Amino acid sequence: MPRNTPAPPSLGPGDKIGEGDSELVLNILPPDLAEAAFDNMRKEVAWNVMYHRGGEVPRLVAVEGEAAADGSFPIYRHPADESPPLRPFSPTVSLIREHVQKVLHHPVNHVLIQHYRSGADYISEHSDKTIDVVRGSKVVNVSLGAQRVMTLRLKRDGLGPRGEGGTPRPSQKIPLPHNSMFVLGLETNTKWLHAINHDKRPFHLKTPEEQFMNGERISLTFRHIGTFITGDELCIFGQGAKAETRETAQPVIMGTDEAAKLLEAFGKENQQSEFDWDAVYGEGSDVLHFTPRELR
Ligand SMILES: O=C(O)CCC(=O)C(=O)O
Ligand SMILES: [Fe+2]
Repeated sequence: MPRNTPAPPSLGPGDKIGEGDSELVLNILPPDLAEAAFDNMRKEVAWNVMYHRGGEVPRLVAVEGEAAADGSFPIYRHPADESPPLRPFSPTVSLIREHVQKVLHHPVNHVLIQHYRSGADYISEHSDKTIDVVRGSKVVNVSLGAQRVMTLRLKRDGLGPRGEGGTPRPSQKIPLPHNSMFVLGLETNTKWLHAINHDKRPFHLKTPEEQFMNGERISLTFRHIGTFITGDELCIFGQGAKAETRETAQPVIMGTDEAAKLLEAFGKENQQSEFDWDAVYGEGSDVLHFTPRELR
């Protein structure tokens, strides 16, 4: 970075974040729930390691969601070799979900839960993949435990031709305190990348908020998902699939050219600030798993 690049602003509640459709909400949970949630979730949630490009992602993950009466369940597709199995909402996560829905004014039926075990755990810069996210809804990240920083950075092509010449891209830092909820609007997701960078500072140099819970953080990324898999996991339907309804659901596809096509679409969503959802995702995809073979 050139020496005269100003430090990115640190933003919080009431500030214009990203495209202005994003915000930070403090004290999302009542104090008793916020107090107990971290330890309860450590016990109640079925934590997994997840693999991406053959390596472990640097955090523990779990996926929970709401199954319909007929057994079908929401599916959130993103590039990973294999996602953990979806389980029903565990007790504490259910309670958190209720509070989130009250503030958001729309339902959320799916959550990716992540445990950042220390400052060394992180999530690299990305845009959320929205083929399965109900259009016009918001994605939220509830934070529990140690405070970490959400970094937003404008996509490279967002500056136009100026962006090519090494002009620093606008970036914003949003510290995410315990018991806060970061609301990511889909406009912001289209134009900006977001990350939780690792924090390699020695523990004793961190603030009390950053040292909270021994530096461990749990985040819950709730989404309103519009794509579903049938209970037998054989067929797929809904917003991001080729078939719209349960009755017309089509068999899921594993691997093949279709998988390569969806991965290419995900790449575009990471890169293009004028990402055209209808053109890229409009016809739907029935791909379920990406195997390591396809990713290499
Ligand atoms: O841990 C967080 O708050 C961010 C997680 C995230 O960006 C994601 O799961 O897509
Ligand atoms: Fe994300």
